[in-house]
Amino acid sequence: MNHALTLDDVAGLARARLSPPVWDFVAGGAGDERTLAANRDVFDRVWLRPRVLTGAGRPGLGTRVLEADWAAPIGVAPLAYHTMAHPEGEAATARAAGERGLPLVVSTFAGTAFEQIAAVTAAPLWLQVYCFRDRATTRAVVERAERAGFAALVLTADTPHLGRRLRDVRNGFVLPPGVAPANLAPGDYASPAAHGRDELDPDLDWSVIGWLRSITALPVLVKGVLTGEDARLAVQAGAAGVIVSNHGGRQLDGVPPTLRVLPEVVQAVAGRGPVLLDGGVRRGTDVLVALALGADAVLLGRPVLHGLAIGGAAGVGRVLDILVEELTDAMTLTGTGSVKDAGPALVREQW
Ligand SMILES: Cc1cc2nc3c(=O)[nH]c(=O)nc-3n(C[C@H](O)[C@H](O)[C@H](O)COP(=O)(O)O)c2cc1C
Ligand SMILES: CCCCCCC(=O)C(=O)O
Repeated sequence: MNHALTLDDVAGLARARLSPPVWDFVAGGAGDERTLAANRDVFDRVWLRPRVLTGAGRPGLGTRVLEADWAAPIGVAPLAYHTMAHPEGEAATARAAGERGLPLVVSTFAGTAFEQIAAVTAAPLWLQVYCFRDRATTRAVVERAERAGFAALVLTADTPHLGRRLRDVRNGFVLPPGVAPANLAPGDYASPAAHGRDELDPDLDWSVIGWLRSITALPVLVKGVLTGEDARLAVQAGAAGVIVSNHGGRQLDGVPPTLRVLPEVVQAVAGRGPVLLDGGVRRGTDVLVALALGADAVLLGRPVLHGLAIGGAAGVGRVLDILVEELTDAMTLTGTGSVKDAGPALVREQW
């Protein structure tokens, strides 16, 4: 595993470990996967403008998000069913993230009980919320996470139902035996697409933020924001922050790559809460570019499941270490002393 030097190396090793339908479920996107590809391509169109002789020395990667310390501006994105990639599931991920002082956003569809996850990490845990037609189910999940010590909620707003993921349709994808949501009542979860269609609430509007705030004391962030207009509405509705995300290209194919829309969201939020970004982050330089364009931090998706597949907690640790080392390298070599020092002058679109 230690010969994996990049997150792409880890992905290559993971592919050999996962069954083809599970690999496709993790790797795939919606439709023609244009948005999925664009999330990556956009990072390759940006160049860094390094400053020399700045005296910045070894950079400080630490940052604060919602009054909590993060060892680096990197967290784990919500990903359903870590148990698909490794039997220890989210507990292994939480251990690896916690040992590195990095936060984890736990999916409503986690394969591991919230209490078990909370028992193995002191780093911040946030709950990703899918709002069901049956609000009592959503409320029970939120209350359980709050009791377990979670620090924030992340409402996923881009999923009135699951996107058309053609790989899964072609594979007739169903969850592997033994994989099920550990924090929801027993039920038929075998087909994520069918469950999403039948159970997720397609009629949500901005009042859901107020409703969530009425049932919990936790701050609520909105994930899946891709326009300045919606960022403004999120803050007006009481959101504590937003996550610029197209769900890793898994919802509507043809929406823009997240890095492209980050500046308009940052401008709209105007410092009224943290702005995080996910989608296609695979290099330390990607993290630095996102910070330069105004993100407070990034979330990492698929590579975490790749790490789990190749070595459980040690594999996730390897993934996080690679990204942190690469970010350290990028900050050192651009003369960026701290996360707050990364600004727009650091980047330029393709010359
Ligand atoms: C297998 C898989 C499961 C996911 N499950 C969830 C989920 O339960 N809730 C959610 O809000 N987003 C989910 N996402 C989307 C991620 O949170 C994130 O937006 C995306 O993976 C980031 O892109 P990246 O994978 O390119 O880093 C999932 C993504 C993948 C690949
Ligand atoms: C009804 C939802 C099942 C799990 C969906 C996980 C997810 O968000 C994804 O992108 O896949």
